Amino acid sequence: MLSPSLQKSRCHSSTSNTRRLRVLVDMDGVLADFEGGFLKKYRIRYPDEPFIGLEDRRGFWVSEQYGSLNSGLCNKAISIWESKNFFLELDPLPGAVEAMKEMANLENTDVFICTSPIKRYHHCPYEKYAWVEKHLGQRFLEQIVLTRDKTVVSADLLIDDRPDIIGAEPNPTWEHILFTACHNKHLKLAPPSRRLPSWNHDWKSILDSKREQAP
Ligand SMILES: Cc1cn([C@H]2C[C@H](OP(=O)(O)O)[C@@H](CO)O2)c(=O)[nH]c1=O
Ligand SMILES: [Mg+2]
Ligand SMILES: [Mg+2]
Repeated sequence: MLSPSLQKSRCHSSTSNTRRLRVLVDMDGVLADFEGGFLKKYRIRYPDEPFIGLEDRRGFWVSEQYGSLNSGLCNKAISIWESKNFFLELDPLPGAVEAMKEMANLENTDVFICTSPIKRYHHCPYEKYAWVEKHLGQRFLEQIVLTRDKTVVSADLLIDDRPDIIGAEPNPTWEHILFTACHNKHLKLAPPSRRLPSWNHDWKSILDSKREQAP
């Protein structure tokens, strides 16, 4: 016979280890290579203009850094991701497709792709759906959340490359895990903020540690 206190701790640990987890995974900069795709198409379209190598990228907004080189480059940068097929033709980031399939197959784990469309909507929303179908399969179309405000979506974790995620909800339910990208790798995070450096790092231990926390 277990003492009541042991029974209690056993019971507690088994429920906390199997706690259902909802994970939001961002798309651009986490699953799809926005920065690499941008630079490739920008250099083809504007071969005589200056460009910023990925190692020199700073700040989340590509157009802001290009605009700081010379003001005409802001609109030239924007013209790239507003073009047809920009979002559809982005390459998956290394390990992203495998990690998503594996995460979705974990027990007690619900995975959603949480992504913001650009406001010029002519191509982007359609192409994001088409990208997911192409790389992750039709079943993943059920898991897409398109929103310009991720703070109103409830989950345990949000894996996202944007450092500042704000919106209408001042206290989002999720913990933001900063996914490392060329534009954010130099930022020092204030504890207890956490990073996922790439999909080849141990993303499962982040899920496990969250599952062990009280909801
Ligand atoms: C303009 C711009 C958009 N994006 C991405 C972020 C959003 O996608 P996501 O939420 O999937 O990361 C989308 C619309 O802003 O394009 C960048 O990553 N960098 C940029 O400079
Ligand atoms: Mg992103
Ligand atoms: Mg599952």
